[in-house]
Amino acid sequence: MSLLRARGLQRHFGGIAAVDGVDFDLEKGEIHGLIGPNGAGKTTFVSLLSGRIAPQEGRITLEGEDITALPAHARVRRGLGYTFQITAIFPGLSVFDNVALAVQGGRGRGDLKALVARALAQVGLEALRDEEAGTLSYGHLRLLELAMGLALQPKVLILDEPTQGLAAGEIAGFIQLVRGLTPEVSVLLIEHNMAVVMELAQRITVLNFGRVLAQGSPAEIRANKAVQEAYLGA
Ligand SMILES: Nc1ncnc2c1ncn2[C@@H]1O[C@H](COP(=O)(O)OP(=O)(O)OP(=O)(O)O)[C@@H](O)[C@H]1O
Repeated sequence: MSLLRARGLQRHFGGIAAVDGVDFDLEKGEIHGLIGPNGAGKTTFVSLLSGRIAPQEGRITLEGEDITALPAHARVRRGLGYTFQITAIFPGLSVFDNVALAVQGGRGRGDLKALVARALAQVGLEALRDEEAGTLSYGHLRLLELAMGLALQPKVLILDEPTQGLAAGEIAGFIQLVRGLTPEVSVLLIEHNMAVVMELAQRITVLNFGRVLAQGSPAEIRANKAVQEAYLGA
């Protein structure tokens, strides 16, 4: 049984089929890349998974349970984390308190201080725990967002454009970090930086015009003619 499963997902906006009958499986412990040209439907698909918008057709299950009708916060409590869209950083609060607030607003199970400390250690921000979030560099802010998501102990973590705006050195560190999260956390990675996807993902799903164009290993996706054409035509 796959951890997160979508069947026949559909979402139209007026005449535009943003997501048009997508089947998708995230297996336990994997890093799964989601790519596609601009407007392919990636953001809409992820919004359907996280519960930010509702599908017109189709079903989503998490560990075999139907979550299609659950609101976003209930999905977070069940272990579906969507770090970069649902968390808000308070610049006047410390790094530690920002993570603590995220835990209290989310699933909030277990010892709060221990959860926060563990999440900060996972992303390497322990030394900055007492700094005001507003004083952090952009790269550190992205790590703080990740810590806020991790502190909720997700089973699935959806990372939407996590390396956008990061410097090359920061991207290398980020790749190591994400790899270290698995197999405990399974990751769906939406990423425009193809080198990052190819290096991190065990499997890749390619969307084009709201449909699954291809699915396979990085090597298979790289060699796929339809994928090459979709990107050249974009
Ligand atoms: N709220 C909306 N109202 C109308 N059309 C929308 C809406 N959201 C998305 N679309 C359209 O649906 C299609 C898919 O958009 P989506 O943002 O999901 O693609 P994407 O793959 O995430 O693109 P990008 O890589 O540029 O972020 C596009 O044609 C877009 O214009």
